[in-house]
Amino acid sequence: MKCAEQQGIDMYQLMEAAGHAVFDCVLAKYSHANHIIVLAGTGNNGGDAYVVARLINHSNMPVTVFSPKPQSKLRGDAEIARQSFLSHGGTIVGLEKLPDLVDELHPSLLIDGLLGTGFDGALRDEYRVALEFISTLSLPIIAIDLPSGLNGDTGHVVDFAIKATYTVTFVGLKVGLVTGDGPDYCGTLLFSGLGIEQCLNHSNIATATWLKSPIQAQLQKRKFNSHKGSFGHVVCIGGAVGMPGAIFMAAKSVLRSGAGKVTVITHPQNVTLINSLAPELMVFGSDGEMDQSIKDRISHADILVVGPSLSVAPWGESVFTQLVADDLLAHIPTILDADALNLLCKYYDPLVKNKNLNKWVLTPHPLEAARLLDISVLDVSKNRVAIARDIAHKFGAVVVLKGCGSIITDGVNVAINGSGNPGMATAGMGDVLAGVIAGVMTNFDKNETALQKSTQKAVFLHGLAGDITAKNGEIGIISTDVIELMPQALDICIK
Ligand SMILES: NC(=O)C1=CN([C@@H]2O[C@H](COP(=O)(O)OP(=O)(O)OC[C@H]3O[C@@H](n4cnc5c(N)ncnc54)[C@H](OP(=O)(O)O)[C@@H]3O)[C@@H](O)[C@H]2O)[C@H](O)CC1
Ligand SMILES: [K+]
Repeated sequence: MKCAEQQGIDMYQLMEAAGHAVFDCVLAKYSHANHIIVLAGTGNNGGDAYVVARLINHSNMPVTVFSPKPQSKLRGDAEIARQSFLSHGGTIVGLEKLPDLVDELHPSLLIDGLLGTGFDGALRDEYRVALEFISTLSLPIIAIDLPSGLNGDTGHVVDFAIKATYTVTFVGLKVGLVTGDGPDYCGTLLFSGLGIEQCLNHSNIATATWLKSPIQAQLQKRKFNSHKGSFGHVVCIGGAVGMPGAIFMAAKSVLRSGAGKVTVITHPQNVTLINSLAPELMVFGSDGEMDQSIKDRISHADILVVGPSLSVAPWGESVFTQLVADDLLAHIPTILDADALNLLCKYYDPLVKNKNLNKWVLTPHPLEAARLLDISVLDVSKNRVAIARDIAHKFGAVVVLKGCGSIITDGVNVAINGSGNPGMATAGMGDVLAGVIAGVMTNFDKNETALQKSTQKAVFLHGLAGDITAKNGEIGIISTDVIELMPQALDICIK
C-alpha cells in the first residue's frame, strides 16, 4: 500500500472502496439474507468489515458486528470506520458472546473481517475458539481480503482457518490464496482493484502471475509445411531395471505434447516392453555405461528429460554421474525430475556445483524440494514461493515446485498455476508433467526467451489436460488418461 500512499491516495478511501466491493458481493449473492453476522478484527481488515456492516445496516438488512476486545485497540482508519458504523446506529457485541446469541439472531450469512494481510503465525486461542465455533454453523461465509487464519503471503494454515464460500480480495494477487492450503479455504475468488490497480502496475513491486487462462499458454499454429524435424528431438533418460512405467509415461507425454521425435534411453531389460507400448518411440538400452552412440544421441537432442524411475541404485547413479561429468547436460535444455533430483542432492558438491545449470528445469514435489535444500517438508509448505525461489537461486535453474498451485520460478519471475484439480494427485502425474514440459518446449522457436515462459505454459497445459480428463469424474483419473488428452489441451491454446 506504500505506493498508494506515496501517490497521495487516501487510505480511508481505499477502506471505503474495499467495504463497497464486499457489499456488492452481499447484494449479488445474498440479497435476501436473514440476519448477517460480521466479524470485525482490530486491524484494517476489521475497518473494512465496519464499512460493510454500515452499508448493510443502511440498506435495512439486519446486521450485528462481533469484535474481539479491546475495541480501544482500533486505530486510524479502522477506528474512523467503527465510529461511522456506530453513529449510523450499528450494534457491536464481544466476540465471546457469539455462541450465546447465534440461535436468537438466526443468521444466514457471515462476513469475515477478523484478520487479513496483517495476520501472522498461529491463531491466538480466542480467535481459534471463535472460528472453530463458526465452522460448526455451516453458514455461507464471505471473507474480506483473506479467510482469517490463512497466511496471505505463503498459503499456509498453521492449525485452523475460516473456510469461505467467497473471498473478495483487493488489489494485487495474494499468493497465499492460490497455492498450498489457500484454494481449500478461499472458496470462489472475487477481485477488486479498489481503483488503484494502475498504481501497482507502475510500481516495481514484484508480483506473481496467476496462470488461469488459456491465453497465457498460447501456442503458435503450425505451418502446413512442417515435418517431424521442425518440432525437435527429445531424449528421455530413465527406467532402472524392472521400472519401465515412469520413463514410458514421460516419453509418451513428450510425444502427446507435440515433439517431432522422442528417444528413450533405459535399462536394456525395459526396451521390448516400452517399444511395444508405444512403437512411435525409439528405445535404446544402456547397461549403465554410456557408449559413444548413446552419447551422440544425447548430444544431438534438442531437449532432455532425465530422472523418471532412474532410481538411486547403481544403474541410475552411473547414468546420472556420467551425464553430468561428461557435460552432456550442460548445453541442452534439460528437465530433471524424480531420482535425478535425489542424485542432484547427492552429487551436487563433487560434480554439479560449478556447472552452468541455466538451461535446467527442476521439477521437485515438496519432499524432493526439502531434500534439495536440506530442510523439512513442513518448512517447504510454510512458504512455497520463497522455497521455490531459494532452489532456483541455489541451482541457477527454473524450478517447478509441484502441488496445489504449482510454482514456476527462475528466482526472479514467479508464476502460480491455476489449472488442474485434486484428481491429479495420483501416481505418475509428475512423470507426465516432466514429459509435457519437454514436449511443449519443442513447439517454440529455439531463440524464444524460453525456459521460464515455456515452462509456465507447459505447467498450465498439463493442468488443463487434467481438467479436461476430470470432466468425466475427478477422482480416479489416471496419469495415462491425462497423456491421451494433451492434444485437446494444446488445441485450446493454439492461436
Ligand atoms: N490492500 C488494500 O488495498 C487494502 C487493504 N485494507 C485491508 O487492510 C488489511 C490489512 O490490515 P492490517 O491492519 O495491516 O492487518 P489485519 O487487519 O489483517 O490484521 C491486524 C490484526 O491482526 C492481529 N493478529 C496478527 N497476528 C495474529 C494472530 N496470530 N492471531 C490473532 N491475531 C493476530 C493483530 O493483532 P495484534 O494484537 O498482534 O496487533 C492485529 O489486530 C487487508 O487485509 C485489507 O483487508 C485496507 O482497508 C485498505 C485497502
Ligand atoms: K478476513
